[in-house]
Amino acid sequence: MKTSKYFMPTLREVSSDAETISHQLMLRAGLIRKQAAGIYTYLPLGFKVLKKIENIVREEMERSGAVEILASALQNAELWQESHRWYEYGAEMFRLQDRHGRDFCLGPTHEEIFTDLIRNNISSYRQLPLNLFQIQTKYRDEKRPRFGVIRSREFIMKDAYSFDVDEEGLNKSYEEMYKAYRRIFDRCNLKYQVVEADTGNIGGSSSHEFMVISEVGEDSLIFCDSCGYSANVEKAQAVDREFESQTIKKKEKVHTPNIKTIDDLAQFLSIESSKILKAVFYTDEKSRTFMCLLPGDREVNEIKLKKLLGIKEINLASEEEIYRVTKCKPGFSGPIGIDKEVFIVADNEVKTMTNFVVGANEEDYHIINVNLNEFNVNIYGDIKNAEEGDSCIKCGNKLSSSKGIEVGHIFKLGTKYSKLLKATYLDKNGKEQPMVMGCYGIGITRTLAAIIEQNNDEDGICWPKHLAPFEVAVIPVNIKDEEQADLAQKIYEDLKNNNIDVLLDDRDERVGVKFKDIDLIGIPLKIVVGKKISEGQVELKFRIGKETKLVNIEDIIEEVKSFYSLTC
Ligand SMILES: O=C(C[C@@H]1CCCCN1)Cn1cnc2cc(Cl)c(F)cc2c1=O
Ligand SMILES: [Mg+2]
Repeated sequence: MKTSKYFMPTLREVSSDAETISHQLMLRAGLIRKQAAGIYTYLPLGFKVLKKIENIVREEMERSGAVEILASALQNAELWQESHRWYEYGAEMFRLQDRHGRDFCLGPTHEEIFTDLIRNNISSYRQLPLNLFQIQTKYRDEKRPRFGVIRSREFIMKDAYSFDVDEEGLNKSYEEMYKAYRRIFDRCNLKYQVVEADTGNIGGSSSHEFMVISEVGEDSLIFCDSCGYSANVEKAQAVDREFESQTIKKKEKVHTPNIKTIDDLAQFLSIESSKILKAVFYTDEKSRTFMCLLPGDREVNEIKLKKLLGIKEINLASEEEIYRVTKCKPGFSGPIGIDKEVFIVADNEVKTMTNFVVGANEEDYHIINVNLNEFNVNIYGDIKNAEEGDSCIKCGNKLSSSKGIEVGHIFKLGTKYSKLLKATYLDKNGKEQPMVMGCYGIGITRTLAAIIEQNNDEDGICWPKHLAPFEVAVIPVNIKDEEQADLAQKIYEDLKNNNIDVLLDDRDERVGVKFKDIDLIGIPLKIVVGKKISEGQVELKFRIGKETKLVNIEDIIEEVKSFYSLTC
């Protein structure tokens, strides 16, 4: 390919709404252009790398025994109504109608479609297990698309669905996918953590997320360097602290004028914030207000809270709702003297607190030296976020935390969809059984961005060799110099004849500008055709490590082949 015939509109600057380095570089290097909020066009360089990632995914999925299909992006509502999910998802689902007024959606995922396909075409245990996958565009109307293609409203996903006769079969399919995902992300040169994850409301028994470590990641993960425990903070557990029990002191109301926050109160009373009992109010889907209690230095984990209480939706209570149950404005709330039917849920750590501080439910007052006999907790449970420095639930050593970009998520779904859609098979005894399913997703476009997040420097993208859009760039220093131009063309032809993916930069530009562009788009190896040709030599410049090397013209092919045969 020659730059004079190609389309790679590079930019020096990008608008400030590109906050992450991958978003900035994908725009500057001419990989994508924004169509609308959360909707992107993939230009030639971006599209080429996308195909390379898809092929790695395809190879490893097929190696695991999965079979590729391509389902529709346009999905008829009936299937989603059958699975009761048509009304479960609101604004996030793109809905439309056909000319006859029939309801459709643009597929955000394909559980219903794949389960419907299987129930219509599989009927016997002899035809199982089966693992079907696709690489297909997905649509989710994100409230806040951001970070370029990392959180977009249209994205490419590899999604797979496995169908087994029983739990044991599912565990094997799941294990195969787990190993395939490791192979895929290893081949993408990604540094990632596999974490235990919440299954969300997709249902199912357990799931793992593949998290690319990055400070721009929207997910927080907790992990233990000693024993390898790792989990999304949504699900991560830590050892509950046991506060040392003190002799019970006499409780006393204290004047705390306008002291509303935990930190201010801890400072005002010169105590640890863990000696303060924090009250957080929520309302459930029946708009009942309930109170959460935890040590002042912990944060509520709403996913754990919902699971503990078995409710689907919760919202932080409004000031009015708090006033209704405490007869006081927020900042001075506590469990003593509130409305009796307010349900109280407390974190396990509260069990060992003694002589602690609570809000007096009276403006500008708190009560010190309160103990558990002063109020009634309806239910105790783990409702807090695990944090860096907590003790590991598995081995007791200190936990660490980092941010991650979720590039893969695999689920043990069980029989939720096969029961809802009656995807059954006849077992050995001729008895009808529901298939046992798993589902497995990889964000292909998000993986591309994550690779750039982890592979860049001040000059631009540093592609892992086998993922770069071109393997070599041939750059004549001066295209007007006939000798240089001719030799560059000849080297270009030679490389192409040796199946090397080469870009000839034949633009009539200063060589510095050409170098900058080629480094920005991250081509791993430049062959510079300049003055040295009088000595029968060209200059090889390596993108990563920036070393340069003079080689004889007749050795170029060997040099390039050996560079690419070395492991990345
Ligand atoms: O998609 C999954 C689970 C797995 C992930 C891997 C591949 C197969 N599906 C969960 N999920 C996420 N967002 C959604 C958004 C909308 Cl609008 C929807 F209608 C449904 C879903 C939905 O079900
Ligand atoms: Mg997920």
